[in-house]
Formats: sequence, structure tokens, C-alpha cells
Amino acid sequence: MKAAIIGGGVIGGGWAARFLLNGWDVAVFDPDPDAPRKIDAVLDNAKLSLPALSDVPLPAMGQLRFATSLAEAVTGADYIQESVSERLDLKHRVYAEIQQVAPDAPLGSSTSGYKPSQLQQGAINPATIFVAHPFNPVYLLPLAEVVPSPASDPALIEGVKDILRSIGMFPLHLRKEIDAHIADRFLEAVWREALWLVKDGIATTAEIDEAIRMGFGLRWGQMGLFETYRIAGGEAGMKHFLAQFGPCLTWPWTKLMDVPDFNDELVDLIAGQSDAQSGHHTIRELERIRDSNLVGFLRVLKDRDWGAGRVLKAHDAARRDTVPVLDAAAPLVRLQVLPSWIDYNGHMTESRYLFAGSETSDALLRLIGADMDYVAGGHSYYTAETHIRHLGEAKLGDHLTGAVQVLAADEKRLHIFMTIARDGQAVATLEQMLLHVDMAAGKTCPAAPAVLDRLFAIRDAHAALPRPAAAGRQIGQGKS
Ligand SMILES: NC(=O)C1=CN([C@@H]2O[C@H](COP(=O)(O)OP(=O)(O)OC[C@H]3O[C@@H](n4cnc5c(N)ncnc54)[C@H](O)[C@@H]3O)[C@@H](O)[C@H]2O)C=CC1
Ligand SMILES: C[N+](C)(C)CC(=O)CC(=O)[O-]
Repeated sequence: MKAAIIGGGVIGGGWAARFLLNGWDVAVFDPDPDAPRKIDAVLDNAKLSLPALSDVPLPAMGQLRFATSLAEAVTGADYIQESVSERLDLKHRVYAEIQQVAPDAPLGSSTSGYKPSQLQQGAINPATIFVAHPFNPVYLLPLAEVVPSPASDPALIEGVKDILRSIGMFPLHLRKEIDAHIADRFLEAVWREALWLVKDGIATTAEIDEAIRMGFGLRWGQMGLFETYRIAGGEAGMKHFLAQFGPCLTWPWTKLMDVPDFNDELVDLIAGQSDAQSGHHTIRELERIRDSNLVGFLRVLKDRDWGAGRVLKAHDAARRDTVPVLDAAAPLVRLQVLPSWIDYNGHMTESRYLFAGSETSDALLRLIGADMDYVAGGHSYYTAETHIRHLGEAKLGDHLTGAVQVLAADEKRLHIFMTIARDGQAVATLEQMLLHVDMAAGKTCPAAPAVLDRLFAIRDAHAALPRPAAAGRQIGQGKS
């Protein structure tokens, strides 16, 4: 599959990275000679963070090409995403050029504010043009607001939503077009209030950021606005909340539509405070700090199958069937070493090696059909014994893979050898014995025939492999 990305700035670069890391070939067109350097920098960040969200290996990365003309970029594209600067006349010119070559391809715009009917004006084929508004960093945040106009082709829009899901995004379909869609209306309201607070000398940029990140920003990231306020109404819920805080809206606490004058004085005040607050980091450093924090948040939400984490789980589930079943060297999981995994010795703490092994054995169990539905039916595999060997030091940010070899298996027992590796070099091995149990009875019992069929197929394929030299090794034994 080929995506054409027109405009390779902050957002175009993010789209390119998301498509590439999900296995699409990508052609970028941007007349700025510096665009390839900037996209490479975005791609480097994306490679560090996006794979760490996934428990199923991402497909092989697609090919990136910088096209020398817009026509070359869009020729043969299955999907086109326009991310040029936010000017309607420029976007119209770009669409005219695109649709001379590719009039039928889906043509999404990253526009933060324009309505699709504005974008479609004068187009060769308005029906294929729509808004697909992403959030920065596009390669990590799942939301894309998908906004059609009455002139858009509904079947094409459904196809676009499938494409976005296939690259791990959450398409939020807006039923009516509106300036700035849904999310940017909030962002703008908050932004306007913040500018007033700085201009009026009430708060600095740093104090405003603390007000967000120490409190309500954390709530919004996992429950949004209405669910959060429902809880704030206590046991009486939303009705009590509205009765208590509804009247404040008329006082008013906010300046609403009043916009501060963007004169040099205000720009210097905000830019100066922002330099004092964050100028000790480069933008690239801030991006990497942001990305690693986002990976941490998103992984927690994924563990809880909640909010944006649920989107990540669904993306893994959709790719799980494509994982090679019989190849013992193929990684079953990928992990990135997160800040909270580092101990006082400055490397990954020992319990995380067991965690990496558990993620790997869980992946094997899902492959053979001993998944969460199977567990809900009252059967599971329990770990009876684990032997861990620590062979290397995993450090913050390292990308680890987990692969498994089945050493032996019968109706009740599963004996496996797992290798946790960095850049193909083992940092740990874990040998494990798992027992199949009837959970209600608290006793071992034979696994279901369908599970055994899959398990024995893997066991028999792995029987041809050399037995790992360290299998069966005990503490205190000589070097193996
Ligand atoms: N920066 C942000 O936070 C977000 C921006 N957006 C939207 O994404 C779009 C792009 O914004 P950014 O990436 O931030 O801007 P940017 O300024 O980083 O990138 C725009 C790119 O478009 C290129 N360009 C200009 N004319 C072109 C042409 N004729 N053909 C191909 N490329 C051309 C420029 O060289 C530049 O690299 C805008 O519509 C914006 O509203 C959407 C979500 C978030
Ligand atoms: C500031 N902005 C309007 C360009 C922001 C967006 O469109 C979305 C985002 O990523 O915040």
C-alpha cells in the first residue's frame, strides 16, 4: 500500500512516520529543501517510541521516498494526506494539482480549522476530499477527527476509517462539519484563557502548565470531561454537578470570546516566559521527553484496557493473526525499557526481566488459543517454575524483543525457553514450566483439543531446532 504525504512539516512528518512504521510505502512531497532532514528527525523519534506501544511486532517498515513533484508523489497512491501550511488558497491549489493525477484517491486534509465544504470549493472531485485532523505527535496519539461534508462519498469515508484503524488510529467521525472540528474548539478556548492570564499578569507560562499537568490534565487524559465531572457530582452524579456548578458559567469565570491583542509586547512576554521555563531543553529533547512520557501513560491505559489504551489493544489484536507461529527466532513481543523500570544500579530492574518473559509466554498462549476468552471459560496455564539468566544490561529506552522455543509439551505441561534480546543479542533467557489448570477446581487438567492442536504443531516444528545449550541449566553449574 502506498500513502502520499503532501507537506512534510511537523504534521506531515508525523503522518509519514505512522504509515511507514505500519508497513506502508510513503512518498512525501514538500518543496522545502530542508524537509527530508526534518522528516528523518521525526522518524527517528517515532522509531524510538511507537514500537514500544505494541506487543505484537509491527510489520516491516515501508519504503520512504522524497518525490520531486507533487504528481510523482500521488501517482498510484491508495491514500493521500495533505498537511501543507494552514492557508485555504494554498490548499485549493494543491488539490487542483493532486486531482489532475489522482482524482479518485481519498484525499484527507490535516487542517486544524477549515471545514471540508471550504476545502472542496472548486475541486475536480469534491467527493473524495475530507478532513482527517490528527494530533501532534501523529505517530503516537490515536485521534484523527474525520469530517465529511454533505458532498463527500460516504463509502469512501468508511474506507478511510478502516485505513486509519489499520495504522492504529481512532477515527472520530463528526456528523456535522464545523470550524475547528471538536477538539480544536476546546484547545482554542483553553489557549485564549491562558493568553489572558499571562497578559493580565495573573500567571506565568510555567504556572499555567503546572496548573494543567499537576491536576486536571491527568484526569482528562484518561476520562475526558463529562465522565470526570460525573464523578465530581458525588453519588448524585451529573445532575448534582450541574446544579452546583452550572450557575458559575454565567458569572463568568472566563473571558469567553474576547481575544487578547497579539501585539509585540504580548508575543515577547509569552516567548520570554516560555524560554525561561523550557529553554534549557532543545525542541528535539522536549519531543523525546514528551514521547517517552506518552508511551508510559499509554502503556498504563493499555494494561487497563481503557481510553486510548483500548485502541492500542485493538490494533495489536488485528495484527496478532499475522505473527509467524512456527518460527522460534521470530520475536513474539517488543518492549521498550521505560523510566520506571530502571533501578538504583542504573539498569533494568530484575523483576522486569520476568515481566518481559511473562509478556512473551502470554503471547505464545494467545497464539495457541489460551487467550482471555479461554481464561474466562475457566481454564488457564499457570507458571510452575522459572529459571532466569541475566546476560546483559538493558538500559533506559532500549528496545527488547521476546522470542520463544517450545522444548516439550503434553496435554498438561508446557516447557519453554525464552530469549529476551536487544539488537539480536540476548540480555536474558528464561526457562519456564507451565501447567494447564481447571481454575475452579484448582487442579491440573488436559488443555482443550483446539489448544493442543496448535501447541503440538509448534512443538513438533521446534523439535527440529537445536536445543538451547543453557536449557536445563542450574545455578552453580559450569559455564554453558
Ligand atoms: N502543528 C500542529 O500542532 C498541528 C497542525 N495541523 C495542521 O497540519 C497542517 C500542517 O501544519 P504543520 O505541519 O504544523 O505546518 P509546518 O509549517 O510544520 O509544515 C507545513 C509544510 O508544508 C510545506 N508546503 C508549503 N507549500 C507546499 C506545497 N505547495 N506542496 C507541498 N508542501 C508544501 C512547507 O514547506 C512545510 O514544510 C496545517 O493545516 C495545520 O493546521 C493539524 C494538527 C496539529
Ligand atoms: C494548535 N493547533 C490548532 C494547530 C493544534 C491542533 O490542530 C491539534 C493539536 O495537535 O494540538
